[in-house]
Amino acid sequence: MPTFSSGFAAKFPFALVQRSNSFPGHLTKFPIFSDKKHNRQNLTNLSVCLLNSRSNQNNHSASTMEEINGLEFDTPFSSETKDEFSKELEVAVKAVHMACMLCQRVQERLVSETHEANDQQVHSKDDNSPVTVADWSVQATVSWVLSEAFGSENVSIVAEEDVEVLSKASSADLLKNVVKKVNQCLAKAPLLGLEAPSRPLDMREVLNAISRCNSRGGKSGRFWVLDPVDGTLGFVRGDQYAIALALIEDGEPVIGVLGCPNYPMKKDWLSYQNGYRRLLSRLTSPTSEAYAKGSVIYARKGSGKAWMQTLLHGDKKFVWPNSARQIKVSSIGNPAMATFCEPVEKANSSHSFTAGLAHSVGMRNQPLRLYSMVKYAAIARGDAEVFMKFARTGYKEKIWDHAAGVVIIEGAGGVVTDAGGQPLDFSKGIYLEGLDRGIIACAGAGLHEKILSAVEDSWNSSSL
Ligand SMILES: Nc1ncnc2c1ncn2[C@@H]1O[C@H](COP(=O)(O)O)[C@@H](OP(=O)(O)O)[C@H]1O
Ligand SMILES: [Mg+2]
Repeated sequence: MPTFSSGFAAKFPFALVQRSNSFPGHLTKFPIFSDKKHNRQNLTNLSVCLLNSRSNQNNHSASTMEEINGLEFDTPFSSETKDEFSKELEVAVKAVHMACMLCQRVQERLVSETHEANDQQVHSKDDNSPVTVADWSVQATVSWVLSEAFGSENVSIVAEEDVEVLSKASSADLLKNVVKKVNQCLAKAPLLGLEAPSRPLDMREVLNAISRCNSRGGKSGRFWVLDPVDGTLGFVRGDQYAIALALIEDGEPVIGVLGCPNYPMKKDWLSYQNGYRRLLSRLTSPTSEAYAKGSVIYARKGSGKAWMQTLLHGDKKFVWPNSARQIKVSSIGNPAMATFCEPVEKANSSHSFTAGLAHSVGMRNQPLRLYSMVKYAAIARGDAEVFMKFARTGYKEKIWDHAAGVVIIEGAGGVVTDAGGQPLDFSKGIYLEGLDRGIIACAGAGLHEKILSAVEDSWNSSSL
């Protein structure tokens, strides 16, 4: 049986890069920027309090650490291996698992680096969002794994990153770093039951793997959708982020996999998210059980189920379907008991509009603000009941920011639509064309209807 050796815990050299000078990346050793522009209350701590106070209300998690460590959960697909997309799901989960481990190493180094060192490592894209070596490395790794498993001629991928910056002569060191990360990660493929490359990939092969992800999507055929590091801002701040991979067939997402390296199996463990986690990472080996954190969540359309499994650490084996447990959305339907989640950044979704909606339907709890598609995971796992995103007028949502999450929430029993009540349309290319105002995901139909009607009542008087 393949096992995880402590070799994987060997340090990945730190690897974030400067793409331009426009990103105001004053990274601290803590998740929230301390500069004026980013000064805010520590929302993650707020999230932790909320989660802790809710942990007895609706806890679908395993009750003890032993339960997690013993991995005595269901093996969800053992009787379903002949189902459609079973191989796709297996490969996708394994690829995301590898990507999570790659990202964890990069983030660990990032949060332990000095301000100055970090300033050199984070770059800004044209839209001012940050990018790191992890984005390209994950894209190359996932692209390579999918191509090996299904044949590159059969694999079409829509993904967030391209090779423009990496291909520049001035990016030679960056590219070297990406190649190194990719090879370190792929060398561990056998631990997941996948084949490693017969020799390390060279620069050209890594660039090819990244640039192969040039599909523009569309309404027919099959394509994968990858966000290599969703919530890059959360990632560089040492906070939540996700690796999101979905398979779309004829315009419909059929598989969704979310790697959430900082989203633990047990809600209570999230309290270790910030200070304790950093402390723990210095005091214990990353292979230690005490350090185990993070999860991979997945679903297959039509199965009516969604699953969550812990990220592998130490010598744990990954033998598909490994031990996963089924997750379900919250059963709370009373708005007074419900919690909504939304982006941390108010630039990405109007906090004032969602606060008004929440108030008008009778939701009284503080919002749970999380970076990335971890919000979809939070709904699917029952940590919150509602997710709302209302971007500024003119912003076009991209399919890779939602596809995996939709399959997972629906599998867990929830509902996801635009603010007009229509399903999200993944068949129109890289954008969610025709999206009506915003995105609303709910644990149950009752809450969903209430929020849709609150949007109707308040939209015209909003400034959106
Ligand atoms: N002005 C904007 N409005 C809405 N969403 C935006 C945005 N700018 C970026 N985003 C998207 O929001 C994602 C982060 O989600 P969240 O705000 O929920 O953490 C980003 O993903 P990336 O980090 O992968 O670029 C990006 O796609
Ligand atoms: Mg994204």
